[in-house]
Amino acid sequence: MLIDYQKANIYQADGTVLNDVDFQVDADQFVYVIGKVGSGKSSLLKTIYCEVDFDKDDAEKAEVLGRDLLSIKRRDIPALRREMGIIFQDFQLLHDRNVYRNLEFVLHSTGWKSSKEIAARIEQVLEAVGMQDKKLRLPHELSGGEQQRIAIARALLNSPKIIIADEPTGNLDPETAEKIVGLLYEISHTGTAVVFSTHNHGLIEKFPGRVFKCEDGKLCNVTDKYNK
Ligand SMILES: Nc1ncnc2c1ncn2[C@@H]1O[C@H](COP(=O)(O)OP(=O)(O)OP(=O)(O)O)[C@@H](O)[C@H]1O
Repeated sequence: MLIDYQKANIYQADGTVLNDVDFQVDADQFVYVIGKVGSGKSSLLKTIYCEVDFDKDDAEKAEVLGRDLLSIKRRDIPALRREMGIIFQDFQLLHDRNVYRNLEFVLHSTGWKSSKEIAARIEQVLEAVGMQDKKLRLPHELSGGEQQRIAIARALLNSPKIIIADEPTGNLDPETAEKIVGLLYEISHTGTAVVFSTHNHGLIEKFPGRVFKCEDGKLCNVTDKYNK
């Protein structure tokens, strides 16, 4: 199991956001997290990469990729994050450098040394998202959908076991959004789990997966309601 939360309470500064969270994710799964604005979707996703905390005393279990998040040391968090890919709504590419340099930057900062291996890996991930011919473009020379493809390529660089995507289609038109989700869906079939928050419930019918809903301080598995 890649993620295993049992009776975990998730906190933000103002108090508990989600109580008694049971949340399990296995390899290959495509997992939606839905819910109203402010219901706790981002908070849940951020716990996976240790940006938001649990109440450590009252959680039964909170494990991600074999690490116990209730006792993980701050110094061990970067290594955990290197095993995940994280995608944001606003893409978060570095605007002062081209696509190739954006990807190279991540590989350098995660310990890759050989420029030949770096070039080959960049080629592979750009091919996976259909953007091989955009290497020399600056982010502002790309459309929103293309920028998000590059952000997905960036997330794939270190062959993550999980991709976490917080409203990755929030800034995209519906057609582009569907293409981006289709791409994430394909990736989930290659063994990488995808955990993905969205307000667009129409996607669920098109790309069936497991569905969790944040509501009234709880996380409910509502998969049966959506996959009929
Ligand atoms: N950094 C923070 N400090 C304090 N409270 C926060 C912080 N981030 C979020 N919250 C609060 O936690 C609650 C859940 O917010 P969260 O961002 O997880 O919701 P969400 O479901 O992702 O919303 P949205 O659909 O708008 O992205 C909200 O009440 C919010 O105000």
